[in-house]
Amino acid sequence: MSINVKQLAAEKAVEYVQDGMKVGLGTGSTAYWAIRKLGERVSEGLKITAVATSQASEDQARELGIPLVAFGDVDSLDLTIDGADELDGALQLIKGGGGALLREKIVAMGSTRMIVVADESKAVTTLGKFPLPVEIVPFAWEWTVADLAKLGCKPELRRSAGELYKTDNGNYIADCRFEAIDSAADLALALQRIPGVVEHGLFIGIADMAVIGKNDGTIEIIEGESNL
Ligand SMILES: O=C[C@H](O)[C@H](O)[C@H](O)COP(=O)(O)O
Repeated sequence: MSINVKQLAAEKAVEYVQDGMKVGLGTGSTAYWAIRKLGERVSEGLKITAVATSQASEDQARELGIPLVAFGDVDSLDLTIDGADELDGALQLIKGGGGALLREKIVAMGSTRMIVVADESKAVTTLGKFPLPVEIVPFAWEWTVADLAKLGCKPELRRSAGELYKTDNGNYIADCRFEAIDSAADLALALQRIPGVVEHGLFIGIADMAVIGKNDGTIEIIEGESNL
């Protein structure tokens, strides 16, 4: 039987959740396992409250009986556990493969700590093989896509079942193929200067720790400077 490395990483990360914490729930097939494990711990008596980064994660949490709170009722979170599409050794991430990057960034930045959960295929030395998801407003999207192309990528509007994909916030996603991103920080600044860009999937200086599940059944933990 093959090991589920996503589950392995996600369940390890859930060990960092303690009684009384306010927790951010990530999105995607790895975060799914973390939410599932949290639900199990809640049913065994763990006392937490949570906010979710997508409708799908909110629905999953509700089904598992994880107490959800409105954003207006909490001013910050203790810990967010979320997946990534790519991560490097400096804990820089590409996120948004599932389209949830805006909500994920709001939640992660409102958390004291963020733990990234991933299988080893997501760990890279240079970010960029995975097309960078950029959330853009539908208004004048053609101009925004042209501005993105000027940054040296091949942007492609995401589609789902033939239709233009819309995020939970009603925006489009442009998947930007860079192949290699030399400076994630410079690129993030350039993206922020494009008016039609709502948010981009580069998470820099946000994650505090990565828990990476490996195919041999072991777990690698990368800690950021703030945790050393
Ligand atoms: O928008 C989606 C998120 O950023 C996900 O956390 C990311 O795409 C990783 O998803 P998965 O764990 O399914 O590979």
